[in-house]
Amino acid sequence: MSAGKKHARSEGEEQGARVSKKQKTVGTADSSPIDSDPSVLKAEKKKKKKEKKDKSENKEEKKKKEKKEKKEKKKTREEPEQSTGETGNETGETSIADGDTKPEKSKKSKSKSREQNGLSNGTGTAESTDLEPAPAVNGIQDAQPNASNYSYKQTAALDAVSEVEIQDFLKAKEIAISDPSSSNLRPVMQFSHLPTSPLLSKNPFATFTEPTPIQAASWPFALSGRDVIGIAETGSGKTIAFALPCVELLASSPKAKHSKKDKTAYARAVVVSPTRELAMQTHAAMSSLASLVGLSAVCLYGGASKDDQRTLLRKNSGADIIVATPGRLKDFLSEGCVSLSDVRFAVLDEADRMLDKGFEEDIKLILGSCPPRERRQTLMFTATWPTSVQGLAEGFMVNPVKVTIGNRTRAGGDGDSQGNGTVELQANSRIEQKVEVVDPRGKEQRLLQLLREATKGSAKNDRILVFCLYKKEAVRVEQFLQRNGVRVASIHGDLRQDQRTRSLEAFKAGTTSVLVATDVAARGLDIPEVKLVINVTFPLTIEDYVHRIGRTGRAGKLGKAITLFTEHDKAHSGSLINVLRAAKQPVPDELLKFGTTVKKKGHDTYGAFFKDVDMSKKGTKITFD
Ligand SMILES: Nc1ncnc2c1ncn2[C@@H]1O[C@H](COP(=O)(O)OP(=O)(O)OP(=O)(O)O)[C@@H](O)[C@H]1O
Repeated sequence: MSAGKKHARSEGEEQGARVSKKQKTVGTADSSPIDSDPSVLKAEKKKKKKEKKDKSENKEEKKKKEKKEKKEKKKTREEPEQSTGETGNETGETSIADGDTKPEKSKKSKSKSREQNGLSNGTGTAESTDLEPAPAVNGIQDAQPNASNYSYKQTAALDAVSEVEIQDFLKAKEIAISDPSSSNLRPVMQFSHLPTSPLLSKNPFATFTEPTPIQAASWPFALSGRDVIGIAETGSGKTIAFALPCVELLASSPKAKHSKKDKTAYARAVVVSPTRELAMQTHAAMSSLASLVGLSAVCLYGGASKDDQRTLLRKNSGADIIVATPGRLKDFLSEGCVSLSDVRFAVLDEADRMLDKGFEEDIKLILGSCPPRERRQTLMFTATWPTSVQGLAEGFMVNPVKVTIGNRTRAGGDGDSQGNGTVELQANSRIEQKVEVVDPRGKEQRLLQLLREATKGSAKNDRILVFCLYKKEAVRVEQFLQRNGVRVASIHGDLRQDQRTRSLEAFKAGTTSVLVATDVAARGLDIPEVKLVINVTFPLTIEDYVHRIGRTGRAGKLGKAITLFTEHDKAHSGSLINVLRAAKQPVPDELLKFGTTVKKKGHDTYGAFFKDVDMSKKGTKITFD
């Protein structure tokens, strides 16, 4: 949708208000000549009295309704626990839908004023989070003054594929596409199905045989300028899924002109990552693609010299692409060293993490510093998509296409298991998952035993990732392993960035085959040949569990994960059982004893019964005989 359209809609609403005011005035003016006739006057008085009565009755009714809704909302919030797989109730949905509209008004007007003022100043205005009507397929291209020359056109090779083959492919790869614009773009099953371009003429995917399902299904939409939410298992190539459309778009659109005296770095694409290491990794992937067409990418992350990063920004006269962690990016924005006012393409990698409480405000500030969502393309990718962040996500996007890979309708963490497609939690099915219920005091000895068993014979140098929950715990476990003769490195927040980088490099290079980590290493890291993940302490959320174990079994390979589960973790037993069952993994009886109840994750605003409501679905008509 174009910015113009949005304005038209807002103006329409304002106009509506003005019209009713006008009608009131006209009514009074019309009545003056009639006033002189007493019978008419009497009738008029009676009418007015009736109107007054109706009005007060309406008011009363409205009050009653509001009271009832408040009561229902309260009721739903007071019930945080649900047994495994239970769905939210209708009351929950209604109260959420109503609640959704309320805080939006002020946000919407903020967003509007940002548009009217041109681009935001980077002071972090939150974006409007309302849903809007569908834009044209190439929505962003319509709205941009410096439109991209790239336009996605389905190739003849893809046209030639029969519809049956397409449907078989979608089914076999478990691809589900939810597109509010019903544009029916076919998946690009082969790299040769992609339209030719200067970038593709460089053959950047020569080492791969075919696109992964998330790439195949999301590329046509992302290349068409659509906002995309991509949900696919860990290690399934999501980085390239957003990197290719980003580079294609920038390579074919002109840079905006700025004064030579202006030393600000104007990025044209921004990718936000939750951890420094992931930002560096994503930067490397994007950079190698971008450099093929003469584009530059800079990585901004905390714990490293700001001056060096500033120099890099200046050297590249604006860096076409910035890959960053939120904190450092915010710093540069507030200094005025970086501007996102030219951004055409914004990506939230590990999107659910970026939208959860810890990062929500940063993301509002960062996306609020970009052009409004109608004038940029916004993509969100992740392996886990809890309902609690879905509403917020869509508020940053325009009519997003949701591409989901995997059969996610069976069971999960905070979704339901009614087969209605709303469950978004799925572990990589090529990972063998084992859960051992142990005495908390015996965890370290058991870890040592497991490591010895896993590194026998030819597996001597196999890479093993050991996850702890706390930084101090990671230090303790590392020292314990060292004392017992294990070559080990560690990565956690109490280490300096250069130590973190050194540990990761040593692990990647194979100089140390065991890496003890906290959840800073849980998401996104693509370390080749991690054979085993051991969870010494269960993470804070079931999503983190899925990401942690996802460090193995990447890019089609097999992997193994062993989790030491204790009574202290019993709050997670239900959601863990669901994840195990969904991936057809054994559920030990000792784990079942902790119960199958899944504690629903509450939404900050809507409480525990928050539920994603599919706005495109028609309501069920109930008839009474
Ligand atoms: N089409 C492809 N064929 C084979 N391998 C691929 C393909 N695309 C990407 N890969 C490789 O797959 C690996 C995993 O990719 P990537 O890191 O993007 O996964 P991801 O889905 O982002 O994982 P996570 O959810 O853990 O962040 C990388 O080594 C990448 O080079």
